[in-house]
Amino acid sequence: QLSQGFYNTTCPKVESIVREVVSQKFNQTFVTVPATLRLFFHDCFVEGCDASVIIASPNGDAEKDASDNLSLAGDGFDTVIKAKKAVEAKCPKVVSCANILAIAARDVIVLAGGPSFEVELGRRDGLISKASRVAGNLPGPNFNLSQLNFMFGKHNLTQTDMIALSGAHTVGFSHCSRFANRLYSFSPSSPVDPDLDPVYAQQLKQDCPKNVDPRIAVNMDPETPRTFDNKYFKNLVAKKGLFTSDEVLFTNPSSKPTVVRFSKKQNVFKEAFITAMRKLGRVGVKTGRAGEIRVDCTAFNS
Ligand code: HEM
Ligand SMILES: [Ca+2]
Ligand SMILES: [Ca+2]
Repeated sequence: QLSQGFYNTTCPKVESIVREVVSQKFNQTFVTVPATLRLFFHDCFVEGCDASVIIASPNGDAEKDASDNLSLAGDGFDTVIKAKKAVEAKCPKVVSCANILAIAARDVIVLAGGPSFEVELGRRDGLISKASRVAGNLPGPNFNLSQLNFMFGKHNLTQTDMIALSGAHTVGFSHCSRFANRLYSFSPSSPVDPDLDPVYAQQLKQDCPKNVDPRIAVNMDPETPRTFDNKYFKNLVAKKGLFTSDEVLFTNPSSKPTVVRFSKKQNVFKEAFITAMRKLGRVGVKTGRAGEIRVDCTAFNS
C-alpha cells in the first residue's frame, strides 16, 4: 500500500531534492523529459515499478540490455542516478530508486508544461533484473487495439488509461525503423499506410529515407515536440500519428471517441493522464519488507 506522505518523517525533503536535480538536468538537455518518462513506463511493465530496469550488468543480460530497452535514452538513467546520490547525501538508505523514478517522472512532465500531481510513495526496489523477462511485456509500435488493451489490461489499466498514457508521445523521439513499414512497405497495393496523412508521410520519407542511418530519430509530435500538451491527440485526428499503435486509437471506432474528446479538451486529457499515471505507478509494487532499498540504483545491495 503506497501513500503520499510515506517519507514525511524519514526524509521530508525528498521531493524537493529530486526536483532540484531534475531541473538541473532539464536545463542541460530536454531529452531528460522523454527519457525519464519512458524509463518509468518500461520499468513498471516489467517486474512492476521497482527500478529493475536501472540495474547495470557486466554480462549484458540485465533488463536494460533487452532489445526493447536498448532505445531507452541514457539521460533517464542519469537523472535517477544523480537524484539518488543527492537523496542519499541527506537521507541515507531510506528512499528507494523506484520512488525516485516515480517522483522524477512527475517532475519532468511538469517541466514540459504538463499537469502536476501528487505521487504515491513507498515502493521498494526489486531483486530481479533479467533481459529474458522483458519479451512480451512491452507494447510494440505495430500493435493493434486489442493487443494494446490486453497488455495494459494485465496491469489493471483500462482502455481510457492506455489512451491517456499514449499521450506521453506528445514529447520525445523515435528512430526511423519503428515506422518505416508505414512509409515504404505497408501493402502491395499501397506502400504508404492510407491512415497516414500524405503530406506528413512525405515529410517522414524525407527525414527517414530508405536505408537511413539507424541512429536517426524524429520528433513523435511534429507540432509541439517539447510541450506536454494534447497536440498528440489532435495529430491523431489529423492522421499524423507516428506509429500504427498511435493512429489505431483514432481509426478504431472503439477508442476514437476518447481520442476526439482528449483532442478537444486539454483538461480532460490532463486529468485522465494523472489518473492513469498514478495507476501505472502502482503496478506490481513491492512494499513492506519485500525487495530492498538500493544504495546504488545500478546495483543490488550485496
Ligand atoms: C501504448 C503503447 C506504446 C507503444 C507501442 C510505445 C512505443 C514506443 C516506441 C516504439 C518509441 C520509440 C523508441 C525509439 O525508437 O527510440 C517510444 C518512445 C517513447 N515512448 Fe512509448 N510506447 C507506448 C506507450 C508509452 C507510454 C505509456 C509512455 C509513458 C507514459 C511512453 C513514453 C514514451 C516516450 C516519452 C518516448 C520518447 C522517448 C525518447 O525520446 O527518448 N510510451 N514509444
Ligand atoms: Ca520494473
Ligand atoms: Ca506536444
